[in-house]
Amino acid sequence: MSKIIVRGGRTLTGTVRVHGAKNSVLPILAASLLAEQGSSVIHDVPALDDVKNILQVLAALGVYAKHQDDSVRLNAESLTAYEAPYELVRKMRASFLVMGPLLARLGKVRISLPGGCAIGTRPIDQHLKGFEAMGAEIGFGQGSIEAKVNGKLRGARIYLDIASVGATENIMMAATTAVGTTVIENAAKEPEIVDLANYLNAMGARVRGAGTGVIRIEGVERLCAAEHQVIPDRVEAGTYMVAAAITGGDVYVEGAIRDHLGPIIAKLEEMGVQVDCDENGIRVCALKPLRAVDVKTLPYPGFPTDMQAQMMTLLLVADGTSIITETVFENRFMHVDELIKMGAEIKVDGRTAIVTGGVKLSGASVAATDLRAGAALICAALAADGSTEIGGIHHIERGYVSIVNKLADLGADIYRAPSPEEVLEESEKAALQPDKLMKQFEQRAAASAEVVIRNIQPTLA
Ligand SMILES: CC(=O)N[C@H]1[C@@H](OP(=O)(O)OP(=O)(O)OC[C@H]2O[C@@H](n3ccc(=O)[nH]c3=O)[C@H](O)[C@@H]2O)O[C@H](CO)[C@@H](O)[C@@H]1O
Ligand SMILES: C=C(OP(=O)(O)O)C(=O)O
Repeated sequence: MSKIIVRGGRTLTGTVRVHGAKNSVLPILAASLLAEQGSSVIHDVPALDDVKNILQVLAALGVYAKHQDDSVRLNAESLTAYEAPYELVRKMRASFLVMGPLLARLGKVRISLPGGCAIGTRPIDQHLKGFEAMGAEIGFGQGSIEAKVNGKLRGARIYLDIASVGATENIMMAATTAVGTTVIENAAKEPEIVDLANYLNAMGARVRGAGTGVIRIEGVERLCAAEHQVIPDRVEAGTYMVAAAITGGDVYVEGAIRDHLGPIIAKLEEMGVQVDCDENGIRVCALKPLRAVDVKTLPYPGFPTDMQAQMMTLLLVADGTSIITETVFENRFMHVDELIKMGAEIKVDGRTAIVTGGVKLSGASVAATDLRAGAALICAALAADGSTEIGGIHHIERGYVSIVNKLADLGADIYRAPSPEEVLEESEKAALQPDKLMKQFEQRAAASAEVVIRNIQPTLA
């Protein structure tokens, strides 16, 4: 199993650049299915496992897609397949976002039910309620869900019981070519919704009100390909802001947008972190002792649930006791047990966590249970005494491009120890003997070499 190894205690300084937002690019790539003519070009697409997955889903549906450097070119002119393959869908919940575009474009779609995940059950009833209101018939069978419509979808007024990000996106995409106008009430207001609406409008759609609680989509005849630049990832930015603060560092997060990070900036400032914003990014400087604060996650513009775990680690090093309330997902405290292994004092009662600050963290062997839990473990490890080995890093690699290199460039003592399988695969690619390649890894590992050798020696022997 590959691992990330961190030896804590280094102060982070310098500049880190934020990549395009995972949560924008996934719906935007799905929306490319709607283009009946031409090739879309999407810029600042992060090279993440989730992006690879959705591109495979699109390819299986008949879309030509090429990811080169930071851009993806997609052509969906010859789209015919309406079934997203189970093997790909099960890897990533966001595959469900192809449902709205396929229903709009082909009038039918079949997809496996996405199921729950570590952070909660994550039902899709609000997506389906929207499609049904627009005239789709929904059927279930053999773990799959099928939706079809006679002719075209029809515009409808849809009130979401929960301001769901995915449901807002799926319904918005489905409504672009419906007959008549669709109104989504209690719509999600996240910046990623606005980014998707901007792309859809560039394709010829008429979406108004994205970023507010009421979105109106006037159906048009057809959409064509368009060029689009994805917004910077606010969660990635927030994670580096926390990483800087937890090490008492001074870091400029290039590309971070102040308006997207309001609640994170507010909480950091309440804690005593100095935050300076300009048009190109945000500087975080944490020279003084930090104060405890309470945090409650909420849909945008509230404090993002995707930053809750990372924020918890920062509260561990603050003076005083903090209360964190998680209102978005019912099971998003999986990182707590791992943090306790590192010396944290946290008590969880339902959706509330009571965090005792000022406890000394020490390195341990821990495992990421989901993407942001993994990011939080890295933040905690940066502040801990000694060495932390983090497993389950495939979760982290779903959502952070080159996190190890970016933190190392800021001065962290961090290394990614490859799994034995990765070493063998790499050695085959590089036509090198595994032991020679291992030597290279050892050299790169420098401070953490002994851990790397421990990890890969058994299989190579
Ligand atoms: C790819 C992507 O963009 N992922 C983000 C998106 O996920 P996602 O779009 O899945 O999140 P939602 O906003 O839909 O979910 C919010 C809450 O609503 C519930 N719910 C949702 C839909 C539904 O039909 N019924 C229902 O009950 C969910 O279980 C959850 O408790 O928004 C979340 C909330 O900001 C983020 O944490 C995820 O990073
Ligand atoms: C929960 C997240 O993503 P997803 O919805 O893709 O699981 C996340 O980005 O933290």
